[in-house]
Amino acid sequence: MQLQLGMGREGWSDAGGTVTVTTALCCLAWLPDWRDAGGTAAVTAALCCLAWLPDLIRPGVRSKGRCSRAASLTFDTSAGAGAFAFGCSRHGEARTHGWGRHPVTPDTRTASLAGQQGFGKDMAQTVTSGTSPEGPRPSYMYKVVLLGSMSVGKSSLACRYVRNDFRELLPTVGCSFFTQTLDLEEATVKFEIWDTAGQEKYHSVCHLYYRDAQAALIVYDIANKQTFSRAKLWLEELEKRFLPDEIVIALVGNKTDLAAEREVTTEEAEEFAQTKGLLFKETSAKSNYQVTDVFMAVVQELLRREKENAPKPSPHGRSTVDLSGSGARPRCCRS
Ligand SMILES: Nc1nc2c(ncn2[C@@H]2O[C@H](COP(=O)(O)OP(=O)(O)OP(=O)(O)O)[C@@H](O)[C@H]2O)c(=O)[nH]1
Repeated sequence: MQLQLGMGREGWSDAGGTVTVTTALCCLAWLPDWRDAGGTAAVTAALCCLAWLPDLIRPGVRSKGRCSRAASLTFDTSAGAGAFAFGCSRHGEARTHGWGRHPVTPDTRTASLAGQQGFGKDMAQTVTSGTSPEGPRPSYMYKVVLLGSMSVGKSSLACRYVRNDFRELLPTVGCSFFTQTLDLEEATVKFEIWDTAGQEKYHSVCHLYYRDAQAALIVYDIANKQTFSRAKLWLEELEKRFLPDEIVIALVGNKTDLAAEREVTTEEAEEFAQTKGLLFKETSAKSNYQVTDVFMAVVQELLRREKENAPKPSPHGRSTVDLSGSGARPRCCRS
């Protein structure tokens, strides 16, 4: 028996911070499913409940911005294990409060309950690849979301990138959350990686996870043509939700180690990526092929855009401020 609970919540706070109205979406799902948990088949019964809750929050919030939060909890009674994930993004800052996915073992329950207090600390890792002799470097934080069909290897890519690990994982429930800090020559970059669930039943809540993202990896399985078609649909969805150039998108063909079963050629995927202006890489989370390269390509593109959008110093040595507002890039607020 597996109990699944997912919750997403979002809202707007006003500039003064005196009145904040939040709408909340609660989704309780106890979904029918067959699952092999720890070697024994488990039946999952299901109940789905959706409710919008009006909510007034913290008068102390004093900046203008959008809040969004998402949590998911799963407990597998047959395996005596559970997992807890909580992602919080406020005023553009996402924080780790939990970790949403563990192999189903008797130890998992302890790990996921402990995670409610101290999670995130062990997930954050720092990669040092150089220092700048010119003093402090700028720091950037980017939200990166992983999208794609179920079982294409999204979580495996995140796990390989953040922990350099590859192991059998349970299907993601709602969303998992990783962080990775890159200490680069030109900047310090913190990635907040939101790994979404690929199962169709979670599609309707996916926008809660990818909103306000600065980058997206759309992942497909090179040995499964259907997942490539689904990747194209993901792109269409992002194109509807984000303004052009608002988000860096990479198309990622995973499982290159399954070359003998390949159904999507490199050429057709590359051509598609080119016509759509996407970054493109083929990877294998299993054999650790080009996984870091994907994230590096994304960060390089983000930093390139950062430079491009930086205010230019005037010829008289003073920086200019665009008061017309034409330079401002409106944030997308379609939901
Ligand atoms: N051969 C091979 N298998 C992989 C690779 N990456 C992931 N897998 C396997 O593919 C299956 C699904 O991997 P996940 O990482 O859970 O896929 P996901 O896209 O996160 O799946 P959902 O959570 O359902 O959305 C697992 O059995 C993985 O071991 C890879 O590069 N090569």
